[in-house]
Amino acid sequence: MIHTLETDGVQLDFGLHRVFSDIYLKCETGKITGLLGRNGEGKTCLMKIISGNLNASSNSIRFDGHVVSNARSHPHLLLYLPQFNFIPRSLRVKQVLDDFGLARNDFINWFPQFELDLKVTQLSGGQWRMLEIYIIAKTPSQFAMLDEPFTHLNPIQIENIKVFLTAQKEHKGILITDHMYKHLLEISDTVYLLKDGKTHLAKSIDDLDTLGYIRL
Ligand SMILES: Nc1ncnc2c1ncn2[C@@H]1O[C@H](COP(=O)(O)OP(=O)(O)OP(=O)(O)O)[C@@H](O)[C@H]1O
Repeated sequence: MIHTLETDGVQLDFGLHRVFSDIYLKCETGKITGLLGRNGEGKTCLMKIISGNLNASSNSIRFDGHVVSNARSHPHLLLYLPQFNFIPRSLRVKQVLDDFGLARNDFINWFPQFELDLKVTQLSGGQWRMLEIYIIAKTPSQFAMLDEPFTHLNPIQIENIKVFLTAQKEHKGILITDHMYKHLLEISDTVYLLKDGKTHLAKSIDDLDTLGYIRL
């Protein structure tokens, strides 16, 4: 069965600044949905609204057609990788995996360079991020939302994460925002561009040029 996550009718204002006016976004299990936009267009705010971490004056977030306003209280529906690190630094990698009920050997199969006995505080910024991406993508939920997963990762690890995420979409729907648009385009089945408070479906790299996101 294919599950859907749909968002529309989102209105968000900070004082006189209207961030969103016309949003429509649909994610499906089995697919990666990319969300692009220039700095300040509202990618993080939209993810926070979908997860229930930010209140909008109006919005409709629907899972399989049912309105869910506080998805963060329903981890079986949605898990969210925020921009900031969320794993406690004092734990060892193996403890973190155990706490989330994830198999250590599967993690090592994907990322053999990790030492399970290291504490999170001993990881590099990129390794810390990879561990968090793994947790959010592997923990069972219908959807995973990733805010800038490629930040801090070197080119080879970005390629590894792309292969990893593409494999995980077999089990869930994934919504990703990142400024590395070429990587995002490569793995996304559908891409939306946020511009001037609206979402625009971008079907090709030419659309991103036409919409003024890139210059070809
Ligand atoms: N707490 C807040 N108070 C006032 N304005 C805010 C607040 N949070 C976000 N904004 C504004 O909302 C807009 C969208 O911010 P958001 O962080 O979602 O953008 P973004 O697209 O994720 O940007 P970036 O690509 O730089 O991370 C920006 O103009 C930002 O200044």
